[in-house]
Amino acid sequence: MDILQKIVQQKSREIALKKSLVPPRYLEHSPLFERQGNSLSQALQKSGSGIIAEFKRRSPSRPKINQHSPVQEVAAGYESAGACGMSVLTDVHFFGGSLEDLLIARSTTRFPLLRKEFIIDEYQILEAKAHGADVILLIAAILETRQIKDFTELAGSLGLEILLEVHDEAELKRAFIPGIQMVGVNNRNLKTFEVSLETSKRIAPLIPEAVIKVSESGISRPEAIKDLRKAGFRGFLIGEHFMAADEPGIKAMEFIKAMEP
Ligand SMILES: O=P(O)(O)OC[C@@H](O)[C@@H](O)c1c[nH]c2ccccc12
Repeated sequence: MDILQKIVQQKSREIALKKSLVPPRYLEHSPLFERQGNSLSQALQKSGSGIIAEFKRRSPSRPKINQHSPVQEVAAGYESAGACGMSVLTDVHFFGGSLEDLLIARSTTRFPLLRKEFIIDEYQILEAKAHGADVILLIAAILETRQIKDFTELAGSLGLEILLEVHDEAELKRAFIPGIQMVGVNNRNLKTFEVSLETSKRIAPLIPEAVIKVSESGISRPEAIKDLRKAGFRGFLIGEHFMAADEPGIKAMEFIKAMEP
């Protein structure tokens, strides 16, 4: 079994348990359900830095990225650094994140927040809304086209935007449906953990013109942004390079300053 399959298996156990403890109608009582979303796709369109900075304590490929930085500090740091938005890992088991991290980031900032999660059930979309997300990630590699349609519709009805993650041409072809605002090309192969920015450049021309292109993972040099912009990307998702620093917010600020306007 590869890592993605393991994660999905663990996820479906968690969801079954949570559903029995907290029925979906309780989630709808969250005051954040009434909150109007803050659009990430619009923030990326208005040019700006294009940076989506991620809060990530660890990952299956890196067991210790950052164990010390409090989420409220990092969130405030990313926002004042000029990031367009923030991605918050909410997976507990493999990434050491939580929905509480998302809630705390929401209470600290106003900029768009992405719930970074392995979404396989509508329940998780309600959770995302209830904890202050503006965007959800849908990973093509773990979803059927039918599910992507249903999830996109539900998200839309809640005012949540979609970032659809693909790794290759076949996934893009099968998974892209109208109504999706952003497509993210993951430069990291989630099966082998290998990273190559060439993946983004190869897939960019196949993404429909009207859709915002995001390049995800393995970005650590401001010059890489220049290249990716030329290839048509407007969003750049960066995790480890910021989080591995003592103060991720300051690292992000230095990075954004070093980027060409
Ligand atoms: O830390 P990096 O290499 O800058 O990557 C960030 C982000 O792209 C990565 O964490 C990610 C991309 N897609 C995912 C799906 C699930 C978990 C994590 C991810």
